[in-house]
Amino acid sequence: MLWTEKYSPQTMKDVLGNKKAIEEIENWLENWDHGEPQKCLLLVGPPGTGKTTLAHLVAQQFSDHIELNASDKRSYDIIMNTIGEASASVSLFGQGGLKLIILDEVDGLHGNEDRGGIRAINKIIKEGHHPMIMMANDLYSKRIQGLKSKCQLIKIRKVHTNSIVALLKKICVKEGVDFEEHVLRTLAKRSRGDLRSAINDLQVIAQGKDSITSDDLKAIAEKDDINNIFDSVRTVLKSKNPRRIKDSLRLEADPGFILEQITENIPREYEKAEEIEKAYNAVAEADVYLGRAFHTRHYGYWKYTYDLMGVGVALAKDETYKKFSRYASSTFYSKLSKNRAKRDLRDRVATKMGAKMHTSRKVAIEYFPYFEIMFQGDELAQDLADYFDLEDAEVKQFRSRKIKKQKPKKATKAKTTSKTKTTNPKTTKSTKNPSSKRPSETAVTENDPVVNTDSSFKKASKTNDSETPITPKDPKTSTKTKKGKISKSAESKDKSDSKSDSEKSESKEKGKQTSLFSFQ
Ligand SMILES: Nc1ncnc2c1ncn2[C@@H]1O[C@H](COP(=O)(O)OP(=O)(O)OP(=O)(O)O)[C@@H](O)[C@H]1O
Repeated sequence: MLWTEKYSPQTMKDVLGNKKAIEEIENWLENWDHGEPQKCLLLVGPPGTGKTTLAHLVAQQFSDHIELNASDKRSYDIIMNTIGEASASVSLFGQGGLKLIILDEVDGLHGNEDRGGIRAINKIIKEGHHPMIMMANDLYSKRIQGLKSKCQLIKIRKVHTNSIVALLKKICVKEGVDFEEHVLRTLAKRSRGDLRSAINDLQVIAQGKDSITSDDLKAIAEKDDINNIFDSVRTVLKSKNPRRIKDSLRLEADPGFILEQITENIPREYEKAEEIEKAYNAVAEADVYLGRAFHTRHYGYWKYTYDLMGVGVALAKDETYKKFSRYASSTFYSKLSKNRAKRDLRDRVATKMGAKMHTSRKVAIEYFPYFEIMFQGDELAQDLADYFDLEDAEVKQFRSRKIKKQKPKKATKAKTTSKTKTTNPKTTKSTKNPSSKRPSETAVTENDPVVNTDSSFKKASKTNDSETPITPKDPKTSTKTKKGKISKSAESKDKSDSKSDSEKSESKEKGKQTSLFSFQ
């Protein structure tokens, strides 16, 4: 149950603040009681200050009452019927049988929407035969300017922080919740005179707990910049007053973020499937305009976004729900931050692979599903990881299991490194780890995962191996690569490799490219 209802004042004396206003209302009631028809009461004040509460307390003094919302079109039919009914049945409205009409949110009234309804209200106001209380938030709203002169205007003011703290204390004691006074004071101050908001906040942090501390406040404080958003979301989902909803959506926050918060909380508030469907349709349309604004940079489209996600969602419900709903922050954003690590890994891996494959990161990502399959076998996975220079953590992009360490391949080593091992350790190294060079520069081995291992390729790989050492005959190359120093081992290797040179030229003659990655 909502604590605002559970702890709602039971008598006029329980109502906090606004003593003068309460006195005026009591006089009005007394006059009706004495059979003197009174002007319609118009209670105007900020949200959560007790207007509806006062109207309900007044209603207890009448034999019956009906409560309607001015922004609800059906309300006017009901008023018309009630008045018609009243003229037919005097007993309902006769002395001792007065039926009070409570009309909420009259600043949300639409002049042209239902002329019959407006006529009915005017009739009640003019004749003054029927007790009626109207409520509005905005004293300066154009919509109530005409009503102000015809009604008895009563201003309801914000409730003082001390009074709010006192009420919060009382609630904590009744709920058996231990509290630190400053926590309640902070809640009261945050509410800015809105008792409903203060009680709701207390319920959020205290319900089901033995005590509340500053830590609980921290949770609220952390959300401070989105607190206003939650208030707005609450207004959208709880109210049907277009003007109030539009006002509440005047926020600093990004409209996309507000839309996410509203979307997340629709099913937490609305209960009927049709209402949820209608609300999501409004959200979908709002999203279309959001996208349009983004793509065209014509931010005028935002006004449609705001109207659809605000008024559109609000009017999707048949009636407002009088229940406590615990709203939550959109999971979209928390998921987004949770996935950040995943996205970073994906991008890192794609960058490395793209560089090797001479593709953009985006294209590399498109190949990921194929690599996922290729990474299943340990041997190929190891080769791919070496080739693309992927660390263990990066291999996780493609497989959850670690790659089992491979036993060194004796046969391959014998074939490819026996000659070079003693003469040029650099070449040997590059044979073991091809990933340290671009495919064109690398001594390709049978282990190279991307290269097919047909016999022509094996030949090419041998040729490549022997060609890696720098020949002294080519001073340009040797100077460039070895910075002027040609090592003894390189020299001896060069001699022994004079045979390789002839093999190389032979290979060149045979064909320019012997496999996918063996460029000459
Ligand atoms: N002056 C008050 N004294 C005690 N409790 C109050 C007072 N004002 C508000 N409350 C608490 O807040 C709840 C909501 O108040 P209420 O609906 O009367 O506000 P309101 O002014 O009609 O707001 P709105 O303009 O948004 O309709 C009440 O049920 C009650 O628990």
